[in-house]
Amino acid sequence: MRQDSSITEIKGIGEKTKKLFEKMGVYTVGDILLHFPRNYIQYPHPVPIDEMTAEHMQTEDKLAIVARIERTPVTRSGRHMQVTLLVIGSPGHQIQLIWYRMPYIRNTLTHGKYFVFYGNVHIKDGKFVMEQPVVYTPEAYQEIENCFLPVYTLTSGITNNLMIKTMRQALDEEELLTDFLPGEIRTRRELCEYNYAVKQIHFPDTMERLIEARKRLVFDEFFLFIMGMQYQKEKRTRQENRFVMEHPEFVEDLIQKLPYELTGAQRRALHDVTENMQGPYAMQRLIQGDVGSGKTILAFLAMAWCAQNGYQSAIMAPTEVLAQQHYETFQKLCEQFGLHFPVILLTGSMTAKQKRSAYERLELYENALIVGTHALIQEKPTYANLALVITDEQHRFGVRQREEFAQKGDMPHILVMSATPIPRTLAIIIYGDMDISVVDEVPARRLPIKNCVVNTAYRPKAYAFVADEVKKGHQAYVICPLVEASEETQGENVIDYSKTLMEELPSGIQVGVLHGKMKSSKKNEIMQEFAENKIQVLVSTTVVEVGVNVPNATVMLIENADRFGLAQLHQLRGRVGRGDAQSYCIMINASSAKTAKKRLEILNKSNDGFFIASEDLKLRGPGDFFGIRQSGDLVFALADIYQDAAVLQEASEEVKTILEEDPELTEPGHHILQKKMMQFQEEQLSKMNL
Ligand SMILES: Nc1ncnc2c1ncn2[C@@H]1O[C@H](COP(=O)(O)OP(=O)(O)OP(=O)(O)O)[C@@H](O)[C@H]1O
Repeated sequence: MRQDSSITEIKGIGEKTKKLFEKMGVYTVGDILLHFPRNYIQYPHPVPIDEMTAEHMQTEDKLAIVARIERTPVTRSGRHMQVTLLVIGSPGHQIQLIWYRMPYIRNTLTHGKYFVFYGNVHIKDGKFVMEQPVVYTPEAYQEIENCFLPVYTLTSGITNNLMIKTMRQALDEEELLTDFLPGEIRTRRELCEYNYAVKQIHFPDTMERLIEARKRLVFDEFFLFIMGMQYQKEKRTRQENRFVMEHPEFVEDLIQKLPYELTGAQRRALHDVTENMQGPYAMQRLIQGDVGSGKTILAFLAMAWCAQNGYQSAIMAPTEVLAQQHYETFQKLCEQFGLHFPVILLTGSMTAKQKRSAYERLELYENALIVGTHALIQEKPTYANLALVITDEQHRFGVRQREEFAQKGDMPHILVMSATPIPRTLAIIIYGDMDISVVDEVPARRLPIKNCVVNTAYRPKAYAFVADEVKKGHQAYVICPLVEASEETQGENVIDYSKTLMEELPSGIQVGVLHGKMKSSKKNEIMQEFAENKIQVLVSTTVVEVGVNVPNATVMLIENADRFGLAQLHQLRGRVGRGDAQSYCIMINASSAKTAKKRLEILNKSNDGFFIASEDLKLRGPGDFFGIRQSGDLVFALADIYQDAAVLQEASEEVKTILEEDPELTEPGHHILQKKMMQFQEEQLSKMNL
């Protein structure tokens, strides 16, 4: 077996399973090895039933309980299924074990013998119960105790067990992966060997080794990312400005016609942009601004200015919903200002006919404002006089994507917009040579969002509050972590929740549903109806997280708020508080864990993205890196720019050293590195396009 062998060479993977793996972007043995766990299960030390305390019982985590079987399990036939019951322990320390549809479990549970029961304990009808516990003999349990069992991201049809089996086989091959990192860097930065790191990240022997493995792989991700950005740097050094814009008074004139005043920060950022576009060099600028700080209008003004100068400009949004929204906003703005510039939309979900028409217009109109998704770079449109490309990255760092976009024109101006609150020192590394403008002010008239973190008992009040706001003419978002009910993952789902809300809310309130599994056209239709207030309450997954702008919405109700990352919650909350009315964010915490409460408290206290990111970091312990990731971007599988800031710095220094010596990576020792970097970039691009 080789790194590039097809996964069908692994025992047990036939054509059918291969197809399922391909859905996850796994084609080769090497790919599967780089499909890292998203978490680990660590089996706890088993506690004898008589030593169980109330504190034990109330934990969120799964427990392992040792007990002697002193009663005979009973199986009852219920209406739908057979239920097997067994009580373990003595009065004061009793737990009822329940198995559904497993009458045969009785044969295992021999009277007088000891067993370990593994599962969640909770209270049902006033009793402590453990439902569907996994049963082990004490000897069998000893083998798995203290092991880290990897938990993988899966696709329907592939179980975690299959993943583990496959991974073990692939890892059994000796030294399958070539270490691409030069030895001296490994020594200097105290990084372990590549094959070892990959083995340990899947099946860590100890926590220390897991930390060691992770550090190496995080370093790799940063290293390849920065290397990709800096490679062949001459190409990216200051380019002469081929599209010198004239008549800045045109922009000033539009600003005067806006229904609001630009904030000081918006003005400063815009000034940077206009100065660049008139200056001697092509612009390469990042505009970084918190949610709702008003970046879109800046993009529009720059694009309109291009059009006025007779040039094309294009903005690429990360989702179809957002592209559609920008398209409509830009059309409206043109109309309001009496500008007759063509606004053209191009997205992947458009029909072939619509696309053809868009292509024709792209070629024809040299003063068009173009709005789209990845389709702007994926498909083959030919632009005419493209002078400005804007990537609305939100919180994804798509270096390669950005570059491909720029290559659609002849050294156009480049503007990147991001809502990720990263400190300047990190931004300089992540965004390479770009200049940075920070929009660190929100429009003055805006009232700060009022937050609250509540438990599930508060739901009826929350619904009444939503109904009240709707009565006042406002709208609400309700976010659930899941699309539909799932056996594996607990939590609220959009489908069932919307039905509940339809029953709970007064009739006359329209409840809409939105999630990622819907077709793009359907998503757009629903968003449109919400924007027009034909839908008052939108029950959605996090697809609305990025950039959606419906200023009339004043309530953001987040179910299972404990399940989301703080950065993600901050983004979600940013969907409200975008108009003049008072807005509210209600976070429902379904977890009793102390850490969940503490994390949500941070959001409760502050509406400032920077503060939230730094506080979240403080709460994390050394081994706490697989929980909910802060930056949540798509480029890095493991790395987190906040938590791993020190490694990011180290990787950046090493890239600098290598490229100073061998800018083209042509030295023999750097061949594999160069190949690996290209591969990383390809993967990065394909992830963006998913
Ligand atoms: N100076 C301003 N005064 C009042 N309202 C403004 C101002 N600038 C922008 N807005 C309005 O604020 C809302 C949010 O702006 P915008 O959509 O540009 O935010 P954003 O920075 O892109 O945020 P996000 O990262 O959440 O997408 C819009 O409805 C916009 O019209």
